[in-house]
Amino acid sequence: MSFRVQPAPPARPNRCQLFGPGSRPAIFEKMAASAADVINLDLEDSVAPDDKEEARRNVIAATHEIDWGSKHLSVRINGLDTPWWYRDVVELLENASERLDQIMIPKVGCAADVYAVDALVSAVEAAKGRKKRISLEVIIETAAGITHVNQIAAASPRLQAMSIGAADFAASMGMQTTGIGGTQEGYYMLGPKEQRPRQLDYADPWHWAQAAIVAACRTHGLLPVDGPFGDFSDTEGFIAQARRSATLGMVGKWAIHPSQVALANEVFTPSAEAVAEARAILAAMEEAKASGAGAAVYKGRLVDLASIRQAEVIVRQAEMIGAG
Ligand SMILES: C[C@H](C(=O)SCCNC(=O)CCNC(=O)[C@H](O)C(C)(C)COP(=O)(O)OP(=O)(O)OC[C@H]1O[C@@H](n2cnc3c(N)ncnc32)[C@H](O)[C@@H]1OP(=O)(O)O)[C@@H](O)C(=O)O
Ligand SMILES: [Mg+2]
Repeated sequence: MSFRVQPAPPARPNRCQLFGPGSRPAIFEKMAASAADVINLDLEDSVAPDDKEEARRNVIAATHEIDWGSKHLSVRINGLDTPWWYRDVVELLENASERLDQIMIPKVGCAADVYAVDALVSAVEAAKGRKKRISLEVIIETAAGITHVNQIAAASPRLQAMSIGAADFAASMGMQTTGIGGTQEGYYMLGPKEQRPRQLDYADPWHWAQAAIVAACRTHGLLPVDGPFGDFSDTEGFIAQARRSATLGMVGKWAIHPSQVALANEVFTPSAEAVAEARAILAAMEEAKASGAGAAVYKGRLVDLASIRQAEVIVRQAEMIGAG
């Protein structure tokens, strides 16, 4: 292990981030009543240019008027390449209630993007004497963002989470698809010539970027989060994508429709069986250590000191969610 100990991420549940347009206040109460751990009120791409000012007013009002319970309340501001973002930050932090927890920055390309928002947030926060320190989340959804993912992850002490934005990421990378997340029809492997007609093994075009985000997040103590799955009629597809993300080390996934909240919560809440097995492995390792061994056999397979660290991930996640 490096001398530099891996920092723990924020100890808060982040299984599902439910998105809703700031220009659609009629659904805010439904968002608050949902089982999502995080709420993302959107001022960016789900809000038309003509509705930006009204959406900002709606969101500010929602921080005063709606009971968001214990959810982590986040607002996605507009990108730094737009004329809106600085007013989003200033008006939010000058007028939103102390219920606001977080600002989400889209299309982050480098550490300086985070620095700029952090500087503006810090100035308005101090000028208004806001008591609750606003956290930041970034979306990695451009070629520059994934290229600089590590410097972005280290860019601010306010940073708590990092998501992948599949649609903009695909556009920025020039990927030939209009699908938002999940399996892409053109991304498959063929079997050997003699085994054809074609044996389709679909590969995962998001894997490498997700793994890079998880590595940067774990190195700098952030929550790695999977982004949107656009086809909200495809339950199986959402679950498959979420399970791949959980296996890679992500802690949650966006919901762009209320029907996806329960799916994300289920996938990112360790099952009772997984928690029981993790606890049994920890117990087996306690016995092994008591007898002076560093390795042991559990159900016919090797467990050693690394298995303790793996099992602790499952138990910690379950206990934080109250499922352990
Ligand atoms: C692509 C990446 C992104 O930017 S994703 C984040 C931005 N996008 C959004 O925020 C979209 C959020 N979702 C919606 O706006 C809507 O769900 C919808 C337009 C997809 C569908 O709306 P609608 O047709 O009204 O859905 P239903 O009729 O099925 O609604 C049923 C029921 O649920 C209520 N509802 C709808 N949406 C939500 C919601 N988001 N939260 C809570 N409740 C919602 C609706 O009012 C109905 O309620 P009722 O049963 O009481 O009538 C990008 O960043 C990238 O990847 O790059
Ligand atoms: Mg986007």
